[in-house]
Amino acid sequence: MRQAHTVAQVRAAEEQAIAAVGDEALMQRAATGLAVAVADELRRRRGHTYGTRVLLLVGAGNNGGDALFAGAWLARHGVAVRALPLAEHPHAPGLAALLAAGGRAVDLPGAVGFDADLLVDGIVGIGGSPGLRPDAQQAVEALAGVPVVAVDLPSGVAVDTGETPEPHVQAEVTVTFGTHKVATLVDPAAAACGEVRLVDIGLVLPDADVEALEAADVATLLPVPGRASHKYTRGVVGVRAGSRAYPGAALLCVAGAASGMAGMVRYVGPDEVDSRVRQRFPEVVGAGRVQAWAVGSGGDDEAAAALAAALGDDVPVVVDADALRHLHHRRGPSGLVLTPHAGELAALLGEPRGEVEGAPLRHARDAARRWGAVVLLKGPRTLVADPGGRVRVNSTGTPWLATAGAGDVLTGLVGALLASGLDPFDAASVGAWLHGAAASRAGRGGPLVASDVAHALPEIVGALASEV
Ligand SMILES: NC(=O)C1=CN([C@@H]2O[C@H](COP(=O)(O)OP(=O)(O)OC[C@H]3O[C@@H](n4cnc5c(N)ncnc54)[C@H](OP(=O)(O)O)[C@@H]3O)[C@@H](O)[C@H]2O)[C@@H](O)CC1
Ligand SMILES: [K+]
Repeated sequence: MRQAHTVAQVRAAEEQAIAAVGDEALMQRAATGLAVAVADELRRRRGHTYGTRVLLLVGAGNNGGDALFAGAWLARHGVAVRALPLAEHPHAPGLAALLAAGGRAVDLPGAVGFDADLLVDGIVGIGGSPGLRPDAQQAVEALAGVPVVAVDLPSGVAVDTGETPEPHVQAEVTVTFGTHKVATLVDPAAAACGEVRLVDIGLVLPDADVEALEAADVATLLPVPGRASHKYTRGVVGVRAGSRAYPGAALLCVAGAASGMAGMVRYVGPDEVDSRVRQRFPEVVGAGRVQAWAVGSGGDDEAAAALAAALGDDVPVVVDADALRHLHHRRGPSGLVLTPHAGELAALLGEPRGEVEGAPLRHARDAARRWGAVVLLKGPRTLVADPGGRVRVNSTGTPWLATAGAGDVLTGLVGALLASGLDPFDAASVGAWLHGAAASRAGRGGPLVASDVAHALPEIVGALASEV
């Protein structure tokens, strides 16, 4: 599990670690990890490190200190290193180390004229407030186009929310220390990090509210049938999706539901859609008892009735698309999963779409609290929030997954996982993980359509199940 801690949690852990090993040792661990990552990036871009050129942007605090000590390490390994101080008193021991190793301080014209291969952003880290001060902003603009390795975080992002309300650095690589921060996992700040590398500096941390499942976590949560299982103990999922106008949504939602995670799939919908579903999926049966419902994908005007019928049964329900508009009342926190994209969540909350896209974590949590539901907010990094404030960020997927009908497959899959007995938070986050992984497998780096995702699901599940 990858966990993202808050600044307060990191500060508390830092105090403990400093009491044990001293602050110098801690900074040296961070700086050495940073230097190795910068050297890797130089090798990746230039094929070697010797004789390459690195420019450090150095702010007032320890983030600048990390950059300076890493610069000293690089200078000792044959890299030409210059530092552009953006504060009156940059970290004194770090600056002394850089100068002793052969690095030099420069002003902005000197920095631009240095023609660096890489910038190291040591302007601010977890001590920073969002935005860049004018001199930092001016430097970042003057050096635009030079690839950036960010120290701990890209400077200027909001660390604990992942929001980017002000100008900030855009990095190719972010080397973060001790643990992930919310900003390294959650968009839009995560998109400013580029590739994130975590350097272990020996912090002991509590459980975090924001986390990301990894393959091993998903394998552990996966509902795998035992020798005594039969179709009813594995769970029956009901699908009330699609409509006369959108019959394809029924097929895709059923394809997600029939990916093998539940023991049986029932479909309930308009006759002509029902016959198409049965033709395509002979294993699907009609109305009857279910352990979970998947409702709303392509539901059109029929979504309100489908939702009311599903909510009438005392089982968990995953609510998508057209059905979201008809959610008028709260249900208990245990039974409901909502799967909006940013536009649908904006409509639900009565806010502009841009607000949701700029602060997805806050809005997903707000909606989860308001509806007493698990909210799966679809996006480049899908978020799953529960009413208590816990959040899982999805790490799988491909930009090609932004394709018509992909959400319908996800709704069916989450329904099947609910029916199999996973709680709503696990069902939604495991569903999002499997869906993204299946899309990557199906597309193999290229385009895909929604039904490809459904077809790839059993292969992904099989690979995970054989690992446990
Ligand atoms: N925690 C750990 O375990 C470890 C932490 N380590 C490292 O320490 C970093 C935290 O260091 P930190 O506390 O010194 O704060 P930091 O981020 O350097 O910046 C604060 C200074 O920046 C300024 N400033 C504020 N906002 C600004 C803005 N928008 N734009 C420009 N400037 C701004 C503000 O200055 P002032 O207001 O005083 O002028 C303030 O003094 C952490 O991210 C990691 O890299 C590792 O070495 C070892 C283990
Ligand atoms: K930084």
